[in-house]
Amino acid sequence: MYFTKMHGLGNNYIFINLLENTLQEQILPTLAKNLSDVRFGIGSDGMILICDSKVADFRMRIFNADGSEGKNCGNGLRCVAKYLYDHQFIDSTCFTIETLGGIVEVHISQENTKEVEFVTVDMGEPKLLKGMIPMKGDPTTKTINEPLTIGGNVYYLTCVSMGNPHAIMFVDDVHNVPLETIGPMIEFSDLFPERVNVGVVEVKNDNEIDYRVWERGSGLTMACGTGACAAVVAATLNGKLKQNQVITVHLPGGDLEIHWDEHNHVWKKGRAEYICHGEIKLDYFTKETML
Ligand SMILES: N[C@@H](CCC[C@H](N)C(=O)O)C(=O)O
Repeated sequence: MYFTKMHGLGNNYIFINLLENTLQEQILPTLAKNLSDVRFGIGSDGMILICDSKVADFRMRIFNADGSEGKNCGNGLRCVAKYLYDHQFIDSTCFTIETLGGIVEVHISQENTKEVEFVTVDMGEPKLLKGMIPMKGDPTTKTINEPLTIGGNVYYLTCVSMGNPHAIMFVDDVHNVPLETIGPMIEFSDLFPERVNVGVVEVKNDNEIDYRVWERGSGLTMACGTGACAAVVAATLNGKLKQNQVITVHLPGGDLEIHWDEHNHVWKKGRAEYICHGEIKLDYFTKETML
């Protein structure tokens, strides 16, 4: 079984092309966990499968480093789009990809080179109701800067789903937040029955924010595409940014351009890069325990 390792701003995944191959469903969580292990595996933030779709041009499935399946992956989508176009699985520069969080449209741009340089994704509409995140409480209400007690501390959270759930809070300095401690506390809080991705945002000016993330199922990562979209939506809902502006989101792994447009769609533009290609010995990577 061949794999390609790619990253979007340091958010790195092992991609497996299932357009020409199959894998048994029951091995997928273990495979994702083992591939992601830095010491016994390849090392990654998770595994992404590129599949056929009945309702879109292609389908993407994302598994986090702990083997849990996510519903969407903004950085992964750009990588999948680049892979499909570069490997000539499609020759149109605009096509659709189905995810568990919905169908998105991707646009390829080659501004300076023959290879795909940037990918812009229409990530669709943000979902704000508690019932859609999902989180505990009245399912018909939104969570906008709501004080919530988690682990004995109060956090002011704004919750946004971009296909997957994000809890966002605003801070004075994103680099001075112990995300490795508060991230898992909020991720596993019983307020979020399906767990949650946790982000901190510092608004720099009308067009720029800093954003760091603790990802559900993968921990601290260098970037999160859906999270960057959620961060811009959350900042706009809190009156810290204006809608229909292109916002540069600075993440530890690089920058994304996010635009929440007047039609309520969130657009995301950024790079995707290859790291390496290789071959996986399935027997080794599907062992229940690698120790
Ligand atoms: N890094 C991703 C999101 C991956 C899934 C997430 N951890 C979840 O379980 O919701 C991105 O770029 O969006």
